Amino acid sequence: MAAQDMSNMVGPLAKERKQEAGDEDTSVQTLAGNGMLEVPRRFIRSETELASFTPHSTLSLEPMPMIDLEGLHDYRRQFTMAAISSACLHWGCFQVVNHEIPQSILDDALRSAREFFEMTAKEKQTYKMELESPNGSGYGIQSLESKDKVLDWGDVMFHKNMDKWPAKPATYKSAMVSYARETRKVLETLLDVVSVELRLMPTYFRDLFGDFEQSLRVNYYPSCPQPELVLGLRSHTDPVVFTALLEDQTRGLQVKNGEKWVTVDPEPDAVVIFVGDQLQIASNGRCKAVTHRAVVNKDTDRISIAMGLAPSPKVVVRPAPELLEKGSPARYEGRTYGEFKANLAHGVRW
Ligand SMILES: O=C(O)CCC(=O)C(=O)O
Ligand SMILES: [Fe+2]
Repeated sequence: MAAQDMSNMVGPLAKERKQEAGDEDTSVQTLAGNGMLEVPRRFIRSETELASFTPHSTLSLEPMPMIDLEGLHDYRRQFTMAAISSACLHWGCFQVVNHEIPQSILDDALRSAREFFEMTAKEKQTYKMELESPNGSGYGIQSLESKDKVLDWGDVMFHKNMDKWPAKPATYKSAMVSYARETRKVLETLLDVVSVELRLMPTYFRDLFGDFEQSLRVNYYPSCPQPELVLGLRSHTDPVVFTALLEDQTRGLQVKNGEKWVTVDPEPDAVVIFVGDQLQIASNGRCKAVTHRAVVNKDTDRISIAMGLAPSPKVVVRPAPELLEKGSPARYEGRTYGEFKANLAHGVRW
């Protein structure tokens, strides 16, 4: 499936979709809470997609790389740097542990997210997305703007540019801001590692992308009576440079490795890292933006929090000239991040 801009699920189409989804205040959480036995047709994926569903019992034998970042500070430095760059080149994703983010910050972010989604539907609707302003922050159904007209089985609280904070739960804003600050440090470190490993100046990518913008997507996937027919979040790549994803202990994230979908096993103290489209462009395709999706299950809900690190919208992102050679010409045109996002809204990625 073509890449979708996951931060752009609200807009003109959304109004129409929302009417189809039910009354004005519907969320998937509310729908799921009504105790239905069969999911409404508008959530059911196409035959082709259903065929690609991997039951959890047939996991790929090859797990996604797990990288111990403590290795950057001791005799394992070269090895750890090579492992990070190899994961970016071959998988486009990996998990990190010993990332120096205090466990309390991760726990607080997940707890605040859960407390937010546990509030009444009416309270949450106070923060609902403005359907008239595309790309807007706020609370809503994941996929109202989806072009294929199939809805995802999930709700989202989206903070574009770290804005639109709910007043309740009281801890929510400070927990999310701390999570975003800490994950940003990790992603900047990783970016410097990738620069060095590609034989660029150590701060090459950081300098290229300019003042980063951060966004936060707090995802909530209710349990589902027919998980084999729906997706919590459709298959996509993230449009940003890097994403840091924190998940609770419920399986649901799947990443594409070659032609195989691999289910990621959540680790209590790990953070998942995704290479996004901008790093793929700037590295001239050496780093791979990973295609990923979320599946849901019958018994438990699931929460994840994605922090996206993006270039500022006016920055032109193009393949690093140092990576171009006779045999490897530029594979992508230079575009501002703003233009990239605008194209993506029309289904054009490169
Ligand atoms: O919930 C997940 O596992 C994936 C979330 C994600 O891909 C996103 O928010 O962009
Ligand atoms: Fe994503």
